[in-house]
Amino acid sequence: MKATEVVARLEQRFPNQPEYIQAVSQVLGTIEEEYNKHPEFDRANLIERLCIPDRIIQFRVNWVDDKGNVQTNMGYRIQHNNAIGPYKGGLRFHASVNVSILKFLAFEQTFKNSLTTLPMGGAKGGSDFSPRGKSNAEVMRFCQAFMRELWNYIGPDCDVPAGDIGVGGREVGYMFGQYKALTHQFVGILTGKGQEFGGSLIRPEATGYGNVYFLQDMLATKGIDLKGKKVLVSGAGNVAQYTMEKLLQLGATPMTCSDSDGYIYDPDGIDEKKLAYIMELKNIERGRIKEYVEEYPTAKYVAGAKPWGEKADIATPCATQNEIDGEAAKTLVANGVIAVSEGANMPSTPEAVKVFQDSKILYCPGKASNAGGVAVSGLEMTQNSERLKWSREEVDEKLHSIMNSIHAECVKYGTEADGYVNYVKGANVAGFLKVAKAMMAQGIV
Ligand SMILES: NC(=O)C1=CN([C@@H]2O[C@H](COP(=O)(O)OP(=O)(O)OC[C@H]3O[C@@H](n4cnc5c(N)ncnc54)[C@H](O)[C@@H]3O)[C@@H](O)[C@H]2O)C=CC1
Ligand SMILES: O=C(O)CCC(=O)C(=O)O
Repeated sequence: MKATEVVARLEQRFPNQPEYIQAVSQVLGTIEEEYNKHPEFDRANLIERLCIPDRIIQFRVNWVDDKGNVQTNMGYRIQHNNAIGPYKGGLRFHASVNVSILKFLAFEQTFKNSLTTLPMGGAKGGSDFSPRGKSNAEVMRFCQAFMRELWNYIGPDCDVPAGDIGVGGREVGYMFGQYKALTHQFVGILTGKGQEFGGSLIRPEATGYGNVYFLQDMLATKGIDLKGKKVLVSGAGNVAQYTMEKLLQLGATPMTCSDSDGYIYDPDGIDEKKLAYIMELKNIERGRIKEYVEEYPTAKYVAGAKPWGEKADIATPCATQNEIDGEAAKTLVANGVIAVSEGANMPSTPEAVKVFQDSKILYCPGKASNAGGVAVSGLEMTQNSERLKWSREEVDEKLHSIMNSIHAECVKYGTEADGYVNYVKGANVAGFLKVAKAMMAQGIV
């Protein structure tokens, strides 16, 4: 297998899907050597079967807004690969959603889920509907309409969606309610559910907490303590909030956070009280991050920019894909950043990744460092099947141990001759091998 040739063929078959091609070429470039040690993989054309999703479900969603107008949006579910378990992955509701973005996310999810050690295949879905600026009643009607189209393609042993950008506990609740109304079944068809109806403790916190556990493990390879470090965080949603919470618990200081309009920098650091304000602002009032500086005037708000030019020790992008480009990466390195841990999916462009790796700083791709969210989703599925609920401590301990094991796999497969850990290669090879072996064992299906 020659990675560049496979990517060129995919680009020709699937034109105008830049995010999908970006994700595939990043993975293939790093697994090529391992893949070619197994001639049986090539005989089974494993690479194309791994890169092209099993199926794409696409539908129109009709819903009625508060003014009585009928609105239409597009809905999708990409079932990428179920070699090691039922399809699993989030739903994204955002105006930018398209097939390319969901294909990249579903592809990445397959490797991520493999890394978690749990039996979950990869999927992703969503809609170009954006909850921002919509009333609760509109969000409910949209979620119900979305589930009316999706319900027949999912199930607890078939495909279990969850949240992602624009889909949190509120949206999951409305979709769960509609599934139940349509099927008369109370089953674990979604994760990230409310605590009262089958949700796992720690699922809301899991992606952010896992991101920081992974960061701690990376720093430990260099004997560095997280305590006392200043951290640039982007995003102000689920992943950013709980990344900040865990950073604070472990003695580090978040200095920034952002939304799609701009970022805030707080020279005194974002402490627990300020984080509680951000959570209230974003989760309850659904306001904009610029309001932070009205409450805390010593902070500054920078409109239309990202926080990567500010000085700190560590950066953790927790908003969206391609939010750190090559220039921003150079600035981070020049400013002395020692580690970058990705809370978001593919937030660094290929140029940025090269800058991080060439300067030999600690850098980990999201499929490893943000795997804690889907890992606890897997634990939620287990609890639903057992009809049990585990304690906070039990779930957190399992999450921590899964993140440790993902880190160990990255070190095992990613350590280079000079001792530098290439976490991109480590995560891709470890994730790939398990899926590949399962696909080989199951024949050409
Ligand atoms: N929620 C989860 O459990 C997981 C989420 N992720 C990834 O983490 C990232 C954030 O997701 P969540 O926190 O769940 O979503 P969210 O909807 O709770 O928050 C997203 C945040 O990113 C900001 N954002 C969105 N689009 C942006 C853009 N184009 N430019 C700048 N900022 C933008 C939003 O303003 C918001 O602050 C995404 O890349 C997602 O795929 C990864 C693993 C699990
Ligand atoms: O919890 C899940 O099933 C999915 C989380 C997710 O969307 C992700 O890991 O990117």
